[in-house]
Amino acid sequence: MEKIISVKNLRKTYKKETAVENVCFDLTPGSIMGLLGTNGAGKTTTLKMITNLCSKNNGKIVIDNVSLDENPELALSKVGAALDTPSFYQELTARENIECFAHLYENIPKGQVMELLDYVGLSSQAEKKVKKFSLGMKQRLALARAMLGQPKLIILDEPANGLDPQGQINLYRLICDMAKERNTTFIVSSHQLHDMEKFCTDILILDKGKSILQGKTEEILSETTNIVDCILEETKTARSILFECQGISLISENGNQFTVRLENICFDEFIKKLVANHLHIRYLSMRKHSLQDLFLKLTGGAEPCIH
Ligand SMILES: Nc1ncnc2c1ncn2[C@@H]1O[C@H](COP(=O)(O)OP(=O)(O)OP(=O)(O)O)[C@@H](O)[C@H]1O
Repeated sequence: MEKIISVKNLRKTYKKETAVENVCFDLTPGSIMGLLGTNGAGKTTTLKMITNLCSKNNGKIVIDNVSLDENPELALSKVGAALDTPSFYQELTARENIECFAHLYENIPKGQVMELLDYVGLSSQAEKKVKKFSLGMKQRLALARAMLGQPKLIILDEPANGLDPQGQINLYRLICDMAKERNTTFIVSSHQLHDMEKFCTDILILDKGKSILQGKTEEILSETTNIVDCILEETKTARSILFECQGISLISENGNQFTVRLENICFDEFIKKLVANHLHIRYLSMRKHSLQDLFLKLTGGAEPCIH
């Protein structure tokens, strides 16, 4: 199958600290990979190595069949990126900004700048100075800039940072549309697990520089593990029963709200156990595990999880 990017055994060390170790992944055209991990997990360092903004100590990166080591110019001509907080010439308009960057490329057709602004929903703001733009508008403009030259791979480091919930959804919808309509491949780092679960075709979770989970989102989430969200009275008793019961593992708790994973018992048996222990059930709901449940389990975090 055609690969847009192939990464093998990527490693980066800063003096004594290993920031990224043995990271490997392949992506096919039109896929969107969510790069996840706690603060300091190695996401930005990975993205910087792929865009040649930082050197690597080991590993191989091939972009659209071109080795980044052997022909960096050609390999990077296939990549668009927005890695930092978007920065633009404040006194220039959105159109002028994108035109400036377009000069860095060969053969950008004249109409492409307006077409890109239109695509990211900024055509009506094209003649507005960037200093008057909101953060959400700048994020969209950064996406338009990353799309210049129609790259096959676009890399975005926390693109939804600072956006309101509606702005975040709109941005991710735009990325999904682009992946579907233009077959563009994306690598997007983020802490927004609910959004990543909805929009990404692939997931890679890093922890202390190492990959701890990766694969197709659908496959990762289709495991049959059953998660139960419940609100129980008699919090102390409930807690000790949930802790002690075989086949049940407590994922998170917040007062009398608990989220548990049923390992070896079915839902009916779980309810029977609660009733047999005279626990008063105020709320009970079973679901498959979410990306957030998995993330917290794998990275050792804990957070209230009642939905
Ligand atoms: N220039 C640098 N010099 C030394 N150490 C660095 C440098 N850049 C990153 N690191 C270290 O490498 C590790 C990975 O950092 P990185 O920025 O890649 O993490 P991240 O997953 O992007 O984190 P965040 O979610 O906070 O953005 C961290 O321990 C960080 O302190």
